[in-house]
Amino acid sequence: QGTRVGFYSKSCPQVETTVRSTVQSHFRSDPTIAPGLLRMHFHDCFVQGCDASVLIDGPSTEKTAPPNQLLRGYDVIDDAKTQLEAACPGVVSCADILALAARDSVVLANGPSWQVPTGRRDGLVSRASDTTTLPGFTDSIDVQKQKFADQGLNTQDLVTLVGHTIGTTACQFFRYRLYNFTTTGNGADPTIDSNFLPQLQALCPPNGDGTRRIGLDTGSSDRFDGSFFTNLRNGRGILESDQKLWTDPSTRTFVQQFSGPIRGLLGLRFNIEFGRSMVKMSNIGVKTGTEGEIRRVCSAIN
Ligand code: HEM
Ligand SMILES: [Ca+2]
Ligand SMILES: [Ca+2]
Repeated sequence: QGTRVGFYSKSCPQVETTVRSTVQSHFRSDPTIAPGLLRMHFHDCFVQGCDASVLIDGPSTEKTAPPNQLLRGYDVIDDAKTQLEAACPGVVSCADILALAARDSVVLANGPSWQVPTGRRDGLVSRASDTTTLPGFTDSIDVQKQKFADQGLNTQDLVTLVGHTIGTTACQFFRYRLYNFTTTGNGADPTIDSNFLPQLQALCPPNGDGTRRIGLDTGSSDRFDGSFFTNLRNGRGILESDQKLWTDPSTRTFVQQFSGPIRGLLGLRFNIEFGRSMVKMSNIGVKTGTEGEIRRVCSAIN
């Protein structure tokens, strides 16, 4: 029962190097696949466990649900799977490829590395209606904490994982904070730093393109570091759900610890905690042994 580091050491020893080199080569032509793959792994794990259910094609599968519509990196997983099927047919699960690819993505963005236990099997169900377990960007801290607790993750895991510090968001997910958040004053969310607000308004004009993308970690969205927490302290969170991590006392203590004055020391701690929380997340609801299957193609149940 459970996953373990080196699950494929006899049955497919090249699995980690194959996944790593595949992620690397895609990253060289498009660095945005790093945040893409990290987010995809999170969206997989929170729905039916880490079982590659998010990869299934079809009319009302998870990937068709609104929270999953902007996911990217499917081609990277398919590419790695094709190579692994040639080398070790029927052995490596798509769920494990995704978990390894998420780790390799963080490393490519200058983040920490950690050992990924493997041995997940691929799930047999993928329903759009199951994606309600995913947190939403307007969720209160209580709801965010509850959705993480439902997956066995605590408040520290929440703050640590949301602090992933890489990637971008489309204007459509936060523009309402800039113009019509409150009915009084200038209509903007009062938790946004007043010097920052005009910059955001310039990037996302009221009737501009809602698909335009801006960094979630202002000034450092392509680099894994602790700057997201400093941004939150300064009222520079982009998503409403992110900024609330600073507003709410129960999550603020963790933000404070990760952005404290002893930079080097606490930076190191964030890197370690991030790997720990990722391993916890990667083990949510895993299917092992004879459960599920090893898919032949990651986008379809056998
Ligand atoms: C309360 C919890 C969370 C909420 C509400 C949330 C919401 C969002 C939203 C709305 C976006 C923008 C999507 C887009 O425009 O394409 C986003 C991006 C992202 N999220 Fe989350 N997220 C949460 C937690 C997490 C966690 C735990 C992880 C992984 C550890 C994660 C990883 C990412 C990444 C890497 C991106 C950037 C994607 C890209 O650049 O393509 N998120 N998130
Ligand atoms: Ca899943
Ligand atoms: Ca960053």
